[in-house]
Amino acid sequence: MQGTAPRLEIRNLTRLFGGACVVDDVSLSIKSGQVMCLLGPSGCGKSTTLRMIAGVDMQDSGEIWVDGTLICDGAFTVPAEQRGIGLMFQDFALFPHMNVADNVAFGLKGTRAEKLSRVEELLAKVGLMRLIDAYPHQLSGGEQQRVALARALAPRPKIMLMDEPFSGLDNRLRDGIRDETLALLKEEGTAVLLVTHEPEEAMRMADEIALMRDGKIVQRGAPYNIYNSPADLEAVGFFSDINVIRTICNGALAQTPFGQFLAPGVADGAEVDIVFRPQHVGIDFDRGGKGPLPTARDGTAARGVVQRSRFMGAESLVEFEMDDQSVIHATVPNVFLPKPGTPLWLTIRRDRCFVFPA
Ligand SMILES: Nc1ncnc2c1ncn2[C@@H]1O[C@H](COP(=O)(O)OP(=O)(O)OP(=O)(O)O)[C@@H](O)[C@H]1O
Repeated sequence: MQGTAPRLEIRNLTRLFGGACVVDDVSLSIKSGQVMCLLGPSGCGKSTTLRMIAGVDMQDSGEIWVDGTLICDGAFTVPAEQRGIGLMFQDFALFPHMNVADNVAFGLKGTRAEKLSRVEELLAKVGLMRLIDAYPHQLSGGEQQRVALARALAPRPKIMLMDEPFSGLDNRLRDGIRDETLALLKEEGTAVLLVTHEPEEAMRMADEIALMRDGKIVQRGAPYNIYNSPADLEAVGFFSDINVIRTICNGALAQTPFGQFLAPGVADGAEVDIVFRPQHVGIDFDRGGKGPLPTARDGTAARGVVQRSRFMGAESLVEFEMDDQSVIHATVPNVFLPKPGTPLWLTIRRDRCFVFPA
């Protein structure tokens, strides 16, 4: 069994608080060297899941396995400190009275020389050898984060649990530290379960994303698949601004100002949502009250009148009121700021539209 078993596996983990099911039958498995992101809105049960795996909370039912060995089934449990699991939490502060070397060496066993060798190896990897004698209050937020990472990795944990580890850092610093952290975790071959409520962080870090909502895993997959084949409307909306056209289905076809969409299996008279992202809206000029001819890729064009346009940096966001009074958002690369009241024609990338029963 060992060798082929996932490094970390949780089976049907369930946790109730005051009768409410906060973690509801969650199963996941992570291989060594793999980064799994548990992604979901605040309060969906991510941290509770992590705390049970860490051994600081106990599930009501379900099992936790490491390398094919059961470590907790709700009755039997291996204590937290014997699980071989490293922790890195946002508020997992360094010990203020210890210097960097002692902080990193904290969980290490062995001789003084062995400990120092491991401390130096990790500080070199996170680029902080020059601060080996410094105290936490002398370090920037990013440096403290790197020391915390080195400390968590020092005892060579098989598994690393990270709960919003970068949320205390400012944006510019965060990208660099995320990339360095990822490189180091891969190099060490650690299986990682990282909790975040930020889709960009999950997309950037994860080999696989597990999307969590109301205590349940609603979808699992590579970032590309989750983004491009979302399970439902909320899954699309979690990753970006979206446009939704609600319409009635007839003969498994949904009629919209942009032409017909297939809605297989949807009963006549039932409502469906056609969902698409603003970056998949094309804009064309008005030619005496007419737009571009329909194409297979973009379907039929529909007329909209510019309500507002805003420059966002890398792109411009244009809001349109359509002839049926609905509002459509489009993003365009660079600068495109048409005046309010300008009639334009919109198309949508049909291969980038999702059709969900309403
Ligand atoms: N010890 C506890 N007692 C009672 N309720 C709890 C306890 N711990 C968590 N909860 C509740 O369980 C739910 C899930 O909390 P959890 O911290 O796991 O969510 P989360 O997805 O990590 O959210 P966030 O991103 O805000 O930390 C919340 O409604 C929370 O109030």
